[in-house]
Amino acid sequence: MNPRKIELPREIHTGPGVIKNTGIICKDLRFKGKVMVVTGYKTFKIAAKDVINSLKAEDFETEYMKVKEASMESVMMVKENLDDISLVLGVGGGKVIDVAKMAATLAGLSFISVPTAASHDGIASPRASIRDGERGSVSMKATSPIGVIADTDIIIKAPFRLLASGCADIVSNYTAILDWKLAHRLLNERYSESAAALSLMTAKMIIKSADAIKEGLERSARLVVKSLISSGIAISIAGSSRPASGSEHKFSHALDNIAPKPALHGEQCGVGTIMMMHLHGGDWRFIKDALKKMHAPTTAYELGIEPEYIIEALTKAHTIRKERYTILGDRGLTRDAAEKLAKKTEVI
Ligand SMILES: NC(=O)C1=CN([C@@H]2O[C@H](COP(=O)(O)OP(=O)(O)OC[C@H]3O[C@@H](n4cnc5c(N)ncnc54)[C@H](OP(=O)(O)O)[C@@H]3O)[C@@H](O)[C@H]2O)C=CC1
Ligand SMILES: O=C(CO)COP(=O)(O)O
Ligand SMILES: [Zn+2]
Repeated sequence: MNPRKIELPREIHTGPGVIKNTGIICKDLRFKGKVMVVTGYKTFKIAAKDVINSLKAEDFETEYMKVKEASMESVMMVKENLDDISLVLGVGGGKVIDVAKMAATLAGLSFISVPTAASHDGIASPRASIRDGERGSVSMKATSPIGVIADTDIIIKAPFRLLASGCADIVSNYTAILDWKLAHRLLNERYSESAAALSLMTAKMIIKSADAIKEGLERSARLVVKSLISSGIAISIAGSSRPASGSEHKFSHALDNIAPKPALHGEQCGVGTIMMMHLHGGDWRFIKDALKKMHAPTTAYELGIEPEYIIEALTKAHTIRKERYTILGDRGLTRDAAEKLAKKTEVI
């Protein structure tokens, strides 16, 4: 067995108002000099300004950049501005965090993740999902955040839809693990029992606590953040996004390429999980009921996406990340089979 390295965050700070300690946290982690804050156009006002003030209060020289898309262009644009930078912080949603994480990786710098929404499990993961030209979304190896600063006051004030989307992204671990087991049985792909167990336990726990996930409740934000971090740690243990990304993610990435107005990542993955669970011969209604309890979408209508795009994304999903074998196989679904599947699971 080849030697392996598991990279995990060194410090995880969660709770109301922790964002104001960013400067002290960075100082305690022995960073000094110039810091780059990467953020979004909405999240600059919501959180990055506080982060920058906190850094300046601890005498860090600070620059910031706003990004829109999790694309290779955005990553390179940030990387080109990192020459005299000692630390990168990503302050925003999943796209911002992925761009900051990947730019820091390419520049050989440490990265601190400051999520402003509990909408995805990339908060603590060592992966970045970056759109790279015609290759579409690529799951790239990246540096694990050295720290995570999750201010639950900010996260709970985010649109509740983002919190529900994060829950759905965790529920998607169910079919991700089934696909991983299938690839292990069929292709002898390396499989980590511990990563799979952590990923599945995280999904089971979030479903069990579904009733406690309520709008405006700081405890809900804390619960979902913990689960997203735990899912990201399963990704670290596995050394790939396998524990949290299978056929349901292929469907979501295909939808991102096809739909005129995609829904949120976690929302699409949740609906994909319903359909892929049926393909696996599992209890798709259990998944549908769980997502409903979390106020996450379970149909094309609730995603705000026309049935035609759902069917097309199902027929194209197997072409995404071809190296990752799933229940979709190498040939994927025919159009008739895709339509039948979406209807049978009440998605369209
Ligand atoms: N690397 C990994 O392991 C993983 C990566 N991902 C990736 O994450 C992305 C999905 O992330 P997601 O967060 O759903 O989508 P986005 O990053 O696109 O964020 C969605 C929107 O929410 C806004 N927003 C974020 N926080 C707040 C807040 N507190 N209040 C109001 N608005 C807010 C963002 O603002 P703004 O416009 O300022 O950005 C953005 O407009 C995908 O690209 C996916 O591939 C998902 C899972 C794992
Ligand atoms: O979204 C993810 C896990 O939830 C990351 O998955 P990908 O590696 O498919 O981008
Ligand atoms: Zn995901």
